[in-house]
Amino acid sequence: MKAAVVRENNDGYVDLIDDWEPRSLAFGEALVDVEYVGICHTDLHVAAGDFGDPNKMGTQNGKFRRVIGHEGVGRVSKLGEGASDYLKLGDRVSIAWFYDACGVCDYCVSGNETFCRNARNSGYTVDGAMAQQCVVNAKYAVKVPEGLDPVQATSITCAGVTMYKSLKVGETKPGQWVSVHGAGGLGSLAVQYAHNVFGAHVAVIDGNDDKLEAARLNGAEVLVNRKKEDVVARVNELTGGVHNAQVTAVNDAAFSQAVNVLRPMGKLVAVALPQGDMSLNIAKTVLDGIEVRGSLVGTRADLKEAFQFGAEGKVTPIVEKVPFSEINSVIDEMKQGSITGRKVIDFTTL
Ligand SMILES: NC(=O)c1ccc[n+]([C@@H]2O[C@H](COP(=O)([O-])OP(=O)(O)OC[C@H]3O[C@@H](n4cnc5c(N)ncnc54)[C@H](O)[C@@H]3O)[C@@H](O)[C@H]2O)c1
Ligand SMILES: [Zn+2]
Ligand SMILES: [Zn+2]
Repeated sequence: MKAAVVRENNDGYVDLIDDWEPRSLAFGEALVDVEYVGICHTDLHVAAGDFGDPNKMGTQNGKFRRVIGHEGVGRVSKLGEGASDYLKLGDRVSIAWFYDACGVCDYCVSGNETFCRNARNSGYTVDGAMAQQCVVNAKYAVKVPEGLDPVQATSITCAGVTMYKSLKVGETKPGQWVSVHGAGGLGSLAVQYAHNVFGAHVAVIDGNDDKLEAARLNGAEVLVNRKKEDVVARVNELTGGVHNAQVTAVNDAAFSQAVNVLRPMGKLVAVALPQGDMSLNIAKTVLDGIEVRGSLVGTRADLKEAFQFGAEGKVTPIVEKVPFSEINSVIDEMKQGSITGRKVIDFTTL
């Protein structure tokens, strides 16, 4: 079977192999025939070893190699013992970064399961979706609703649910201003959820005019090209200061800018995962009562809600299908920041 695995030297790219075999099903697990998988910037961090070497976090057939991918969608093709209580053959499910968790700790029982200390992550601590077949935990694989295009559903599986959740973390209210720093896969969906679901006004910052134009078509009212304009001055001038700033740019400087576009009592919601430290103006943070919060993907309930807005047509991810053989060139395009929306690997044509 074909699969994309992290290279032994963690050089940020993947090896495309064709001798992949998924592990056998344990109690409560199901096998999924993968249809489509988006590439998220987190896959690039994983392949580059930014969070540690993923190949050292498990073995497959005695070889160290980790399948990437956590924006996956496919159909259940086999049920392990105990899995039929939750899934049936043919169900279309998602394979998300939040793979499963212990189910009984304080975080799991209080609606904060993504912070479970025993949570596992697809394409990082367990094999992910970027393969013709993948194994899921039936209790944790959220179903894709009828009426939602499966290619678009891949983007909601990570980018969409992450921004839907982080807008909740930012306590976004109708009529408020939200700034979105970085209009890539996550940022483009932040615009849609903020505008179409939360009823907020949106300011978008990116260095690419095509992405800003796509954001405008999706309802953003303030567009700032960070390469041509003074981000802090422009956003403050045009919004009067935002209520919450969503940072999706893989760039330390975007975090410093974000704090300076907040109005008093504003919230900076950190979503992107660059490798540096966050540098915030201390006086601004203190004198304006600024809050800084991190936000990590979403729970199963968040994903179900995020999918439903997609099924209702309130959120329509910008997606383009590409063949499996193109994965490393998509990684290059993402490094250059040149993709508007997401490129999605098509496993249905293999
Ligand atoms: N917190 C979470 O749960 C979570 C979930 C998914 C992804 N992530 C992380 O979020 C980040 C973004 O992921 P993505 O898939 O959207 O990436 P992406 O590559 O699709 O988009 C990043 C965007 O940021 C823009 N950008 C770069 N520097 C900028 C700057 N200084 N100011 C404004 N824009 C700038 C780029 O042009 C690009 O459009 C990654 O670090 C990823 O790992 C976090
Ligand atoms: Zn992701
Ligand atoms: Zn737990």
